[in-house]
Amino acid sequence: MIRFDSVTKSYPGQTRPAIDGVTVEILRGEFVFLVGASGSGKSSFLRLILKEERPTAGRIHVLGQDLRTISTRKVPYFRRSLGVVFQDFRLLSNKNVFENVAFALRVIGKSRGYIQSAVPETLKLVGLDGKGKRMPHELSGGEQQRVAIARAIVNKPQVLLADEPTGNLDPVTSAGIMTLLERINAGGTTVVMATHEAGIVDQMQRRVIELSAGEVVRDERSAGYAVVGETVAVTSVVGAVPADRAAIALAAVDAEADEEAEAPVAAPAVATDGAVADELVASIRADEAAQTTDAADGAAEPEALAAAASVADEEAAAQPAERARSKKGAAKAAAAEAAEAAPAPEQGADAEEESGTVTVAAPKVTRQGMRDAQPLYVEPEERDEVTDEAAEITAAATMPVEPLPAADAEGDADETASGPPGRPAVPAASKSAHLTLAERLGLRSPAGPRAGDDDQEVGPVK
Ligand SMILES: Nc1ncnc2c1ncn2[C@@H]1O[C@H](COP(=O)(O)OP(=O)(O)OP(=O)(O)O)[C@@H](O)[C@H]1O
Repeated sequence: MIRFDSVTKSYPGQTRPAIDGVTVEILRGEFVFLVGASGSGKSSFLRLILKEERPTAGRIHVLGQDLRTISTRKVPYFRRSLGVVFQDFRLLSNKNVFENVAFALRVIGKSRGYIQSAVPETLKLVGLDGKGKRMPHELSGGEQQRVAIARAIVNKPQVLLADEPTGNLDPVTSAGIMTLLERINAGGTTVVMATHEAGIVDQMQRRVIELSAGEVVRDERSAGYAVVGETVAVTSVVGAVPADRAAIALAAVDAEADEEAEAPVAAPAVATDGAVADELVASIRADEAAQTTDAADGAAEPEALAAAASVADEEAAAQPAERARSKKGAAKAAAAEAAEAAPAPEQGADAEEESGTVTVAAPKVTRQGMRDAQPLYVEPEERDEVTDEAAEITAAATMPVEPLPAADAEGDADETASGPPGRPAVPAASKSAHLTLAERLGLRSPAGPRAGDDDQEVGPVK
């Protein structure tokens, strides 16, 4: 489905290649995590698949096509088989949820009738039923990412590429997004996800391709974030404290599920200095409490998702029983284990405050420890059956794409490049700042920088 043969990508002005002699194959229906340090080449790998970048050497085949043989004019058609999700969501801030998803269909010339049925269906699939009229700023981060995922899958792509899709989300919301991505994958879509999030990778135990300085240094099936037996040093910043946040967040979900909102949540696994630690925990608790509703939505997943889930995935069927632990059990186990695993304060707690940012050095934990203490991902219960809907999605995803007549670009032409209000700026956006949204989504050929190109110009290229 995706094959790299001795692929090297060197950017002008860079001394070493971003991708260095990579040979790898990703099969239809796989769920692959792309991991590696910042700058190791993950985004470049995804951009090469999208044909946003050209390899300096080597060959790339995607969906049976040698990317070198796809002309620039044909790139938009090629990309219709690929859905893309970014860390910063990239929604059209002046369009409502429905229009954000419809946008992906309008630019490829789908009929009004098709859009009227496909969009609500997809919104239901991602758990946003009834939220079509909301504006992006009226949604939580997790909901905004669901809109972005809906937009990516509404065209029923065979491959979904996700570049740090949970990078701006808290652990509980991330867990909901991961559940959604797993369901999409179970419906037959190949998913390739670049991530830094060890907890997610450890929990899901899918194929892991690790890049280091552009080279594949590990390609392992059913793996975690780090090599077995290796310890993982986690340096956390307020707002992203993996181990304890996950345990607390899931305990909070549990508490709400039991309608015991006032019950105390689990103590953090990360030992910190007194005042800083207290402040940290208080902030985390407040944050998680605010997110609980979204988390519950995400973790529970609508029935439509269950219905859409799952063409037979032998690997998934063979998952160990431990992955099917209930949410409640997982949270409790995590809380207990996290409490037990908490090191003495002097071991892990080197907290400091620097220019307004509190940085906490988390303890070194084993891979097993992380997996046990971080139930970010909870396996869906036995609801995943092959259904007509799933079969329909898979069939539609494999249909050839017809060239389409000129599109109506009106109305959908304005996109603000900025991320959602109050969210951090995301470096990925700047990497391809010259691309319009339609180009980034693979709906239009990249035409390079154009004067006054802040506005979106959309429409298929014949
Ligand atoms: N457009 C570009 N021009 C020049 N160099 C680039 C460009 N894009 C990426 N690079 C360089 O290529 C290397 C790999 O970058 P890439 O963004 O692929 O890494 P990454 O693993 O995705 O990093 P991160 O996790 O921080 O997003 C880095 O050294 C980066 O500076």
